[in-house]
Order: sequence, then structure tokens, then C-alpha cells
Amino acid sequence: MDIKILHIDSNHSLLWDQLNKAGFINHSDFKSSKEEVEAIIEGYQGIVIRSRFKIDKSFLDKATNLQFIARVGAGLESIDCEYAISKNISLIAAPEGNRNAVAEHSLGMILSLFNNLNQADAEIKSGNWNREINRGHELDGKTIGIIGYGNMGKAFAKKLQGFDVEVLCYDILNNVADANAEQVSLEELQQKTDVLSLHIPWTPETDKMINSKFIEDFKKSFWIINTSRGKNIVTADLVAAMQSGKILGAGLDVLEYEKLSFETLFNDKNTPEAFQYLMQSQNVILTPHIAGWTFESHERLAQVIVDKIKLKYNYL
Ligand SMILES: O=C(O)[C@H](O)COP(=O)(O)O
Repeated sequence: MDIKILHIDSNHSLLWDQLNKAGFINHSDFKSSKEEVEAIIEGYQGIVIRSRFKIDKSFLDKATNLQFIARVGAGLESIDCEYAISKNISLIAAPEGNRNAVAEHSLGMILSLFNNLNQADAEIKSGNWNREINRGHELDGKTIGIIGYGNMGKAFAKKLQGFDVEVLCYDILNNVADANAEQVSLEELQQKTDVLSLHIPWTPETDKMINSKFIEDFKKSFWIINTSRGKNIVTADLVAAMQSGKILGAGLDVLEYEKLSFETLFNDKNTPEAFQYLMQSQNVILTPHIAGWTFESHERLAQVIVDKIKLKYNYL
């Protein structure tokens, strides 16, 4: 039987080329609305997505012949996974494709924050030679707390091995630790951590996880890196903790407000105060959800998806 696959987001060309070569029939539709795609999805056995729209119950009810959803990335929050599984639709994701990129970006954010790289660079370029206010910190001797020890957390811990740091991890699953981190309770992680890095998905359990109560439970002041999902942090609580000195700096690749348009964010009346604070703070680095978005991961994500689809159909 022919396997027809609909691609609704653009990806590295090898994905399309290799699936074609393997005999799958590929169609692309990057522009149609969710409703328009719903009207044609019955004709497909597979759909390849990034995160353009939600694959929810209404969509899945119309996808009567769907056998798999392939997510070119790690986060599955745009898919009603439980419902898809109840309909025997396989979920294929590719965290192996961008975990290295996320790990390197997380490390880059820490080193940049610790050494004031962004600020010092901007100062010099505007004619200011300031040494004392740009005195940095060293990673040596610090304790890094990783929350979420899956693909991303593990890749990040691996990158840290060349530094003289203690690496702790906390994960809701037991026995996930490898040689690169010690698995501890959340309490122990909060007792010891100097730099917290989040590598958790966004789920009802992790939503707003980093709030004022959670931050208060840390024993020392700490830095925070978030390359996971913006809504895992209550930004106003993060900002309050920065103002009180409990949080020393933040590297944020994802924002709670990410789904707002930039026009909304920069409109004086609508700009959340916490966002304004982040925008003006020297000890905050912001990037536009690019941690997993490298040239290399673009290609690797596509390859992982091709391999997994071929494996599903025993096409080795
Ligand atoms: O979940 C991921 O893999 C990354 O956050 C990238 O997500 P995106 O495909 O929605 O950009």
C-alpha cells in the first residue's frame, strides 16, 4: 500500500528527498490553515510537523487513516498525544536531532552570563572601556543543577564534563542518571545548586513550575538558564527574584510571552512589566528560541525523522 505523507512545515530538504527515494509519497502544504488541512488529512497515512498548529482531538478525528505524526523537534505540546495513541497513531519525535545544539547553547549562555560577554562587547563598541564592572565569574567549583534529565539534560551534562563542576540532576523518572550527573531529590538540588538549567517539556505538571515558592526553596543565590519552554517559569516571579538578588542572572532562550506577537510585546500599553525588566537587565541574555536551531541540527533532525519513519515501516 502507498504511504502518503503530508508535510505542513518546511524542513531540511534531505527529509523530503530520502522519503521520496524510499518510496513514500510526499506532499507539502505550508500555507493552508488548520481547517484546510483538516479537510484533506483523511487522505494521508503520515503527517510531518514542527509546531505550526495544534494537532488536537478535532484534527485527529478527521485524520481517519493517519498512522503516524512525525514531529521534527523535541517538544510534543502541540499534539494531543494521549488521544493520538488511543487511536493507534504512532508519535515520532526527534530530540536526538537537536539535543547537542541545545546543550551547546545552554553552555554558551552560562559562559556569556558569567563573563558579561554581551554587555562588555556592547560597551566597547559604544566607546566605553569598563573593566571593573565587567569582572566575571568562573564555572570552576560551581554546582550545576539540571532539572529534566532526558535527551537535552543528558547532552548538557556531557558538555560540562571538561569543567571542574559538580553536576546534579533531578527528574520525575527514577534511575535516569548516567556517569555525567548524580541524580538527587529536588530538595537536594535546591540546596546545592549555583546554576540551574531547565530541560523539561511543557506539560500541565511543569507549567509555572519555577515560581516564587520554588525559587525561595533554593538555599543560595543562583543563575538560571531556560532552553525548555517559557511557560515553565512565572516571569514576574523570576524578575522579583532578580530584584531581590536571589537570582543572579538569567539566560532565556524561551519566554512566557513567546506566542504574543512582537508588536504586542513592544506596544507600550501591552508590554508586561516583567518583560521590560528582562529587556533592560545587564544580567539577562535573551535569544529567540534558537537553542535547537543550528545548521547542523536542521539536517540532523531531518535525518532522525527519516530513519524513524523508515524503521516504522521496516524499511531498513
Ligand atoms: O521542541 C523543539 O525541538 C524545539 O523547541 C524547537 O521547536 P520548534 O520546532 O517549534 O521551533
